[in-house]
Order: sequence, then structure tokens, then C-alpha cells
Amino acid sequence: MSAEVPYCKSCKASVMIYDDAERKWKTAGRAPGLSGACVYHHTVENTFRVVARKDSGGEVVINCSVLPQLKYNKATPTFHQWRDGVRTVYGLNFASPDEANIFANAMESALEVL
Ligand SMILES: CC[C@@H]1C=C[C@H]2CCN(C(=O)[C@@H]3CC[C@H]4C=C[C@]5(CCCN5C(=O)[C@H](Cc5ccccc5Cl)NC(C)=O)C(=O)N43)[C@@H]2C(=O)N1CC(=O)O
Repeated sequence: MSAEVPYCKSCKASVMIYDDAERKWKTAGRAPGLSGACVYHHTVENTFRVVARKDSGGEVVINCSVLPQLKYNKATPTFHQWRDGVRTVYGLNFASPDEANIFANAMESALEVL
């Protein structure tokens, strides 16, 4: 029984990573198409992380800790973003505002209990 449990359902989004050099968003991963993004809660350590996997092939395109100081930015009703430390900026282009809200609620509740 893993101590790590989903904090929300898997949310459909196109996962983007910001390329600082070119100053543009790039689609994360090799396979095209949508991913399932989920916030996981490690119930023993009380830590959280975001894991996103491509629908086709299951490639992991996000695996990042949700640190207490994380700023989650809802840039539009369907495009949310955050910085992982100082390195990477992740953007999630959600398939619908509902999916965006489900994911955002999980992130915001995680940040409240951290
Ligand atoms: C999938 C395409 C995508 C869809 C939607 C729109 C929405 C706006 N938008 C952007 O990329 C906006 C425009 C300016 C650019 C400039 C910089 C960026 C890029 C890197 C981060 N960033 C910040 O503004 C960060 C955010 C932040 C605030 C607070 C906490 C955390 C963070 Cl990460 N603010 C700081 C101060 O760093 C940025 O989001 N930017 C998206 C966009 O145009 N497109 C279409 C395309 O690209 O063709």
C-alpha cells in the first residue's frame, strides 16, 4: 500500500514547458497530445508532488515537488502555470475550465496544508 495517494482526479491538459532562451512555450515530452496531470499526497511525510503522464505511451512529463512557497498562477481559466524552484516553468493548457478548476483546487488545498 503506497503512502502516496492522488489528491485529485487525473486532469487532462497539454503540458507545456517555457523555453527561456527562445522565450516560448514548448510542448513537454516526445509524444504529441494530451497528458493526465495529478497532484499526489504522501500521507506519511505530508508532502505533495505533481506527476503528469502522456496519454499515449505514458511518458512522465512532470514530476515536481509542490513546495510551500510555490506560487500557482491561473493566467487564464484554462492555462495555469508555476515555477519549479528557479529552473523550470510549467504550463498546463487544460482541456476545459472544469479540469483546470479541479487541478487548481487540489494545488491550492495542498498549499494550505503545507
Ligand atoms: C500555451 C500557450 C500560452 C497560453 C496562454 C497564455 C497565458 C499568458 N501566456 C504567457 O505565455 C505569458 C505572456 C507573457 C509571457 C511572459 C512570461 C511567462 C512565461 C514564463 C512565465 N511567465 C510569466 O509571466 C510568469 C507567470 C507566473 C506568475 C506568478 C507565479 C508563477 C508564474 Cl510562472 N510571471 C513571472 C513574473 O515570471 C508568461 O506566462 N507569459 C500564455 C501564452 O502566451 N500562450 C500563448 C503562446 O505562448 O503563444
